[in-house]
Amino acid sequence: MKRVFIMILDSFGIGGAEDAKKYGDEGANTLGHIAEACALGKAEQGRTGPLKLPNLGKLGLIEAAYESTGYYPKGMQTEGEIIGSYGYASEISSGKDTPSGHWEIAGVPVLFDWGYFTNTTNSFPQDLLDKIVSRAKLPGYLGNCHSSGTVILDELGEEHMASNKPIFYTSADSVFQIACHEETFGLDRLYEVCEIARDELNKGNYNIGRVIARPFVGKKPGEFVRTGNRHDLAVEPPAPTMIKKLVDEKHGTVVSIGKIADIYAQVGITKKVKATGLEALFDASLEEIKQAKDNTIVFTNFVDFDSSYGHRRDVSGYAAALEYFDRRLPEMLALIEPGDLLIISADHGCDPTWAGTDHTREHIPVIVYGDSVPVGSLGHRETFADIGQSVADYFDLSPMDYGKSFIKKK
Ligand SMILES: O=P(O)(O)O[C@H]1O[C@H](CO)[C@@H](O)[C@H]1O
Ligand SMILES: [Mn+2]
Ligand SMILES: [Mn+2]
Repeated sequence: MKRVFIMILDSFGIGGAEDAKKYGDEGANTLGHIAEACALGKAEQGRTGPLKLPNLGKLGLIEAAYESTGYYPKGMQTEGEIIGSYGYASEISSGKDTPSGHWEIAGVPVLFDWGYFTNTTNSFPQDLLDKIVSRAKLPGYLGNCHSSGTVILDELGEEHMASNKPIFYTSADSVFQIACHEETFGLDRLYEVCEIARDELNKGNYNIGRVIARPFVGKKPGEFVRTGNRHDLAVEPPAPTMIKKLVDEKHGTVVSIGKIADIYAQVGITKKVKATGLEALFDASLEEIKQAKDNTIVFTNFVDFDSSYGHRRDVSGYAAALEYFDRRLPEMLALIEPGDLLIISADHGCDPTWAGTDHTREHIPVIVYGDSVPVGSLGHRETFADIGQSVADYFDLSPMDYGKSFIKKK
């Protein structure tokens, strides 16, 4: 039986990217800085003490972090014998965003430049705004700026509810984000506006990676919360990913859990499981692993690390979430059968101690568990695409154009 389980801890970088300076991220290290804050007693909300990740440690995470940066995350050490294969990977895609990271992991790096809305205020071209307003029959719009998605709700949520004008905002990523109240504006209406924005961005050749629907609920500032009905409208990957190849070449099954299907623009996905929050995403992953048959990939994106903690610069929250994932990891390891491959990785960094609220350019951990890989170091992987190439190799698919396989063929 051939089964691969890929668990992406969204934004869980381990520092050390060679090109970090180019992105203003020299020294950024998501794991390293969380561990440091924990060790210094500065991440004590809802948890306490040094960062404890014994199970990820046994798979080799802490050694991977050492190899990535040349130092151990403060207060962390590997306990007992290592049972996994571990390494760290550099990104060759030009962006440090979610689609770039995920597509590169699937063997398709993004070597072209995305379009960005770089102006922090009046961010969107007037012509584009006019077209969206007119086609969607909107009373206008709010925002039109760079912002953190939670801060902007406190600033403009009330005015939005009173006026029915959607909140348009962006970030350092290639995104057009639309926040609307789920009840007063309506979820279907929000999705409809997003479809129109997607279409206008495509027609105008803006080269924008994603339009993101950001529904929220609540009555007033301080009480507004975003819901699990977020929906990303991504463009399609520029070449067949390893998930698409598994479906096309082997009639395989690719199960998306969480945001995965959206990130790959639904291409190469045969089943979608929706789950909101770390616990539900973990539960759904276990359930799908239990049911997985031959030629199956179960692919989960744990978005909360990024959206609830990384972008929010919430160090304690990020640490507690990592510790939660680690505590539950043995349940997943117990489901791994001979021949299976479990891959735990990330798509970029989002150092919660870093300036601003954007992603950080970092190495990602490449943690692999299963008998098709030798226990020990996989070393420096020059591209995230080594993961995609390895998965293609494992399933005997046609090779990807990028990446080197780390699979040990019997
Ligand atoms: O601040 P929020 O809305 O979470 O947005 C973040 O999430 C977006 C998509 O990952 C990023 O572009 C960043 O802007
Ligand atoms: Mn991401
Ligand atoms: Mn993000």
